[in-house]
Amino acid sequence: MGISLGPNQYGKAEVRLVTVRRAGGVHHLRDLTVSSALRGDLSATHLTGDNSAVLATDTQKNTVYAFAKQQDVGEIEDFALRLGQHFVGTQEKITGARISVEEQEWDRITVDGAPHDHSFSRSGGERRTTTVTVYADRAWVVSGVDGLVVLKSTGSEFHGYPKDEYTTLVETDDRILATAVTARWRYEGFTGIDWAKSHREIRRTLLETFATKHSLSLQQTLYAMGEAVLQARPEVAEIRFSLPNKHHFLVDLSPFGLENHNEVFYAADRPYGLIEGTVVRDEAEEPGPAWTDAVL
Ligand SMILES: O=c1[nH]c(=O)c2[nH]c(=O)[nH]c2[nH]1
Repeated sequence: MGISLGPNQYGKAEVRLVTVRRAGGVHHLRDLTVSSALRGDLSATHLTGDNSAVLATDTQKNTVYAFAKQQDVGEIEDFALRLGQHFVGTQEKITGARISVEEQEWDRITVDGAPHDHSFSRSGGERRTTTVTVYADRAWVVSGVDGLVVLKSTGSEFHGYPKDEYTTLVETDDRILATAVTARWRYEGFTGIDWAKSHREIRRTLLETFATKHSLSLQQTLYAMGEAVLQARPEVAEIRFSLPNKHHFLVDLSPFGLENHNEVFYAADRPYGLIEGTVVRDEAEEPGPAWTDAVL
């Protein structure tokens, strides 16, 4: 029976990086979580413990901090590209790198109606994300949002589904629709893209479509959001969603002799429906290792 080493990668996960840039007395804060994963011929360390090709994960972490000092972090996509190209370009045995960056925003605190110079409050749970995969002189960029929580209190129906002996769900032509959007979009190419503008416009498109599309299912809303992004943003080849259906159930007030006209809901946190899907441009380039190549 033969046994051999399969796909593998290694790196430092979730390096917490906060930077403060001072512009006069006004401070600018960035809050990132950076993960690196390096690939290459790493059979020696796995088979014999020979670490001569293993750039320590501690060094990878230090590189993140040193790069943040040496050059303004800038857009997370550019920061990830610089890191990935550095690891692949400087380590002979490392042929690929995957760098993931998550950004948490902080809002300036308002004091007496004016934004404070150096005090912030954390804004919601939403994060901007990117994963950059570098091989030699090529790169693939997949960016996204996590935890973009949205709710509409009407403009959503759900009916026409199969009824079997286990069905209890009541059809509705007016319900709350709520979800926390996790979206990942794959860019065509990695040069000449205005990452900040693209992120801002995609986020706006997602929100506007969620708000305005009359929904017959969360699945239909998912597709509409993806289609709108691909129509508006030529730099995007494909977009994936993971949408938890944050159910809001009407509370039965009849025991109290009260009618509930879509006013009082129980917001359940689990279980939740989980609606996932991809919307893709027909003529899109092959994704390369942007989606694939995961070890686990
Ligand atoms: O938008 C929905 N999609 C479903 O697949 C589903 N299933 C369910 O119970 N409620 C809903 N809502």
